Amino acid sequence: MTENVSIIGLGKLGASMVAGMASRGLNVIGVDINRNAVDAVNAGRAPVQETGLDEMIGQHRERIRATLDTTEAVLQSDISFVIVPTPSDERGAFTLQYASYAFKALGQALKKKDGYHVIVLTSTVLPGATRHGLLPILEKESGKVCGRDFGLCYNPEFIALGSVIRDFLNPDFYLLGQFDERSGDLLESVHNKVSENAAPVKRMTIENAELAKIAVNSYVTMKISFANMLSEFCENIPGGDVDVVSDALGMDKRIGRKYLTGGFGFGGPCFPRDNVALNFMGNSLDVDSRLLAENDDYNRNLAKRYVARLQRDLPKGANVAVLGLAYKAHSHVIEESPGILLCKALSEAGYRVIGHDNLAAPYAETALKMSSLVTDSLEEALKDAQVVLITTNDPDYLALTADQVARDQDSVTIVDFWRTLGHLAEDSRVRYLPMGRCLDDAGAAEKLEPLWTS
Ligand SMILES: NC(=O)C1=CN([C@@H]2O[C@H](COP(=O)(O)OP(=O)(O)OC[C@H]3O[C@@H](n4cnc5c(N)ncnc54)[C@H](O)[C@@H]3O)[C@@H](O)[C@H]2O)C=CC1
Ligand SMILES: O=C(O)[C@H]1O[C@H](OP(=O)(O)OP(=O)(O)OC[C@H]2O[C@@H](n3ccc(=O)[nH]c3=O)[C@H](O)[C@@H]2O)[C@H](O)[C@@H](O)[C@@H]1O
Repeated sequence: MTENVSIIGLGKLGASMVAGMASRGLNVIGVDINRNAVDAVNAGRAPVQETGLDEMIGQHRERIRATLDTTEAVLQSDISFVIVPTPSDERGAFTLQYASYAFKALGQALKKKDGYHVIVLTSTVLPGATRHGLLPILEKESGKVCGRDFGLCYNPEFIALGSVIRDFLNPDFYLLGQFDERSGDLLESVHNKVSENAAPVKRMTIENAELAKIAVNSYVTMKISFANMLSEFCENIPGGDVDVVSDALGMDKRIGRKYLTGGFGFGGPCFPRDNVALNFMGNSLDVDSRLLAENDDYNRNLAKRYVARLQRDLPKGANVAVLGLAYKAHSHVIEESPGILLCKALSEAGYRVIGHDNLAAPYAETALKMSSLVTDSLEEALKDAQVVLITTNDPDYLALTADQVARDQDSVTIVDFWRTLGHLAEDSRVRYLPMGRCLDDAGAAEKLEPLWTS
């Protein structure tokens, strides 16, 4: 057991791990190449925006410090977690560029250290990367041998942005890929101290853990796509309602209700790229990974499909407001955001588009360039909108009133991808279109008739 850990990379995940571990009584040294991040942590502030992070770092300041110097961190801790970016390369795989640089510094630090030390990779990588891409760097730079002089593990986290600290301290399980028993034992002892919910530990080889991490994300996105497909089915059967159907499916213990809500597709910095990377690996190894490719293609095509369906209902050239440009509520992240794809697809289809987001507006403005207007004022977004599409469950959108959306207009169409604004349907000025529900029972019944023989 150790009391002293170091965290290499003080970004969205690493900074929350610093705070979470310190909150459970460990002494934590953070390392980053970015001086601003190091200075922020040393000043008791969060280097990135995340729920509760600022307060937690401030609260546990006496057990937290940060440095630019990896060697200092290695000498003063027994175990180092590496959480640097592993961006997608042009093929869809993950580049080890940042991780290699971090491992080089760690190798040089290990050379100067007499005692045993464990290096843990937390960043997402493809199977084989830790042992064959990064370990050789450690051994070359340190002149030492893994398993004898130092240990190595792969230990990814399953955290969602916005709830990183809670998820980190209360995981469903702890995925631990180990080079050998000794490395795994030290890492498991850290987990036992940090976990608030005594989460079970699954220990395995490094390669199985690398695959398991990315497979969890791919599998969960398949559930999401399945729910989105059910949404479309429900729009075509009399009385169809995807939430009713998902609730029923969720009762089956083999399936479960989580991540089975038909909405508007999955986005963000992780889910989409993990499918692409695993499919890239499948193609390279001649594994039939079409499921992953289809899932990715289906998800990316959702915005265009919705626009094609809406064109039947909405006047061409109409003023359209898209509410929600980040990939989910409470986030400023627009990477692979369905809302951004929707703005692009709508303006390509000839609509005049204004996008709104409280947090993501500045980033969305750059991404959308001149194709759509972007604002962080809800009032401005709604001012001339004849059609309003709601892509995220932002609390401001859930609280929208008919007076806000209709104002001086005779009629406004609300397209609600998450079916949360049913109260607006009661106002005569509002035409409410909840996606995932049938809007024309008689028409749907007629279309079903050719499906059976009597
Ligand atoms: N953010 C998330 O929700 C999750 C992220 N991950 C994975 O964790 C990894 C990191 O993700 P984020 O924290 O979101 O990235 P991020 O971009 O927010 O932060 C990375 C940090 O690493 C620092 N850094 C880069 N090279 C460094 C080096 N050589 N030495 C020290 N610091 C260095 C950067 O300056 C930055 O502060 C990625 O592989 C990601 O896929 C996995 C699960 C969840
Ligand atoms: O590997 C990662 O980095 C992380 O990726 C996701 O976390 P995150 O992308 O932050 O966000 P989620 O809250 O899981 O949402 C992802 C997307 O799925 C969509 N979603 C979610 C649930 C659902 O039922 N339907 C649905 O469309 C959301 O709208 C959003 O676009 C996973 O949830 C984490 O477990 C994982 O660690």
